[in-house]
Amino acid sequence: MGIEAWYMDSSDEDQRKPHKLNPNQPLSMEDLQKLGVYHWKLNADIYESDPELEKIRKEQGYSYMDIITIHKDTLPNYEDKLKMFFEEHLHLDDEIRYILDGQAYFDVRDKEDRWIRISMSKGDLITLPAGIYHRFTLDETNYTKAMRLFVGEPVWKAYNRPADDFDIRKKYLASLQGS
Ligand SMILES: CSCCC(=O)/C(O)=C/O
Ligand SMILES: [Fe+2]
Repeated sequence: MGIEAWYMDSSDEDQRKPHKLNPNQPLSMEDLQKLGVYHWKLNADIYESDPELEKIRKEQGYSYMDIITIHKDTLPNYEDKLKMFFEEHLHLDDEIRYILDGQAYFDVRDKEDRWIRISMSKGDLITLPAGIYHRFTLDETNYTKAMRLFVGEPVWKAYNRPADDFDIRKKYLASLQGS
């Protein structure tokens, strides 16, 4: 099963709303893969002992993991962090997130610089490639619990747009050629 993704409208209204176009313009898993975005659906009820998750971690080299609970009562500096997550940015490494509970949105830019909204809920594991411009927001339920995975020691540094001079950005754009 895939995840739901769609092109966003350009309204400045509450970031937590779906922001679908009318009529909706959905994207397929293949469309997302062409941007380097990959998805797995797992059973989050058994994440502590899930052989499928173990297999992915082993194959992809996701040696690091921690869990973040994004809710006003659990996350220190909740408002500031949410603001930061919603600033358009890139990372020098892949961003790998597994939703264990609740739901949230990841927004990514397509090749024409249009925003795509990806709806994530319990059991969705997503990888965003290094160098892709993206952002994150909670939805109107205001809660999610996510596993953060990383190859080796984690580097959380986000570079806000514009960050076009980074080699990783150029490499990412080159990877889109012909896809
Ligand atoms: C679901 S983890 C919080 C979001 C985050 O770490 C990030 O980098 C968003 O782009
Ligand atoms: Fe990010």
